[in-house]
Amino acid sequence: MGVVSSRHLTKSYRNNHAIKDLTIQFQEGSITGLIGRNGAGKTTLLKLIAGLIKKTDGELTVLGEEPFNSLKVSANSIFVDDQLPFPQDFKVKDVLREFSRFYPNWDGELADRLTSYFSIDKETLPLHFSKGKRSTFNAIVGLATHAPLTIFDEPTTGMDYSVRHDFYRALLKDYMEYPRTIIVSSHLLNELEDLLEEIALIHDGKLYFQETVPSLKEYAVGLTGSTSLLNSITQEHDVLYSKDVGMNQQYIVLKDRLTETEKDSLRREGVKLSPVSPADLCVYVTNKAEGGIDDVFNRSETI
Ligand SMILES: Nc1ncnc2c1ncn2[C@@H]1O[C@H](COP(=O)(O)OP(=O)(O)OP(=O)(O)O)[C@@H](O)[C@H]1O
Repeated sequence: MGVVSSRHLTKSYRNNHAIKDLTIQFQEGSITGLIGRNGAGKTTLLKLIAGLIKKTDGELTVLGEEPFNSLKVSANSIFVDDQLPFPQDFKVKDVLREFSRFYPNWDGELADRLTSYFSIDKETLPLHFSKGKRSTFNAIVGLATHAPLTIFDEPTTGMDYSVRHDFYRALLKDYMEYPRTIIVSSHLLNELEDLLEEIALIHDGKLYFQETVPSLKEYAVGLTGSTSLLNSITQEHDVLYSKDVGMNQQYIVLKDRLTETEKDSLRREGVKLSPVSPADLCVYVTNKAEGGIDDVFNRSETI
């Protein structure tokens, strides 16, 4: 069984099922990316796992216990988002001191080195930080805690490009030194991809897929070529996405079940084959309308 294990988990807010009948596992010592469109249910799932909110139905076990109100779960996990709550009059040094008291694996040296690297003055109040600085500080706290279950919910909100890349690098280095179970939710899959071992895609409160990154990279293939030729192919294959890319030219994305012989024959007929990144794949499979935003501008179509 995983560090986190759910079966038929549901969380409802009045009539809205934020999480619906969701069965998922997160294994010990792995970094998983939790991906999904806005409102898919990522934060709700992460808060359920951290024991911050109560499930409506189904089973959820974290570190062997039901997480809601569990002392074991709160002492062995940390949930980091952009609102990590600190008392308003706490300076950076006070926050670090309190975390060192609560979390047995607290790495004070790492916290000191990272605050100094990111120019965070220990005498300042986190309350007065800019958005990006606040996220950076929260991320430092999340890393230095070394909690067996570390959860980052959109940790890079407001961070600039350079800080985001430093954070990813710090996360990877620290994870290699102190392997633990890490779950990161993010909309920036392209940036995170190299860090992750697995990706779980949540859609409408349900698990769409949970796959290793290498298998996702081979999940689909993109074909660009003449519309008539590609139309004949779409009859026999599972098409995940298609769009017009010019006069009688189309780009389609198929589940990659083509044999090498079929691929060679397509290339001979002038079709260009290209890989589909996990980030694009997630967008394609969760697109509500077939043509996406293009359909909004297609005024010949009735709504
Ligand atoms: N406290 C709440 N009360 C009522 N509805 C809520 C509450 N929290 C979340 N929801 C609803 O649950 C659904 C899932 O929200 P959630 O915040 O988990 O999505 P998300 O995947 O984290 O989205 P985003 O990527 O935009 O942060 C949404 O429809 C949201 O409106």
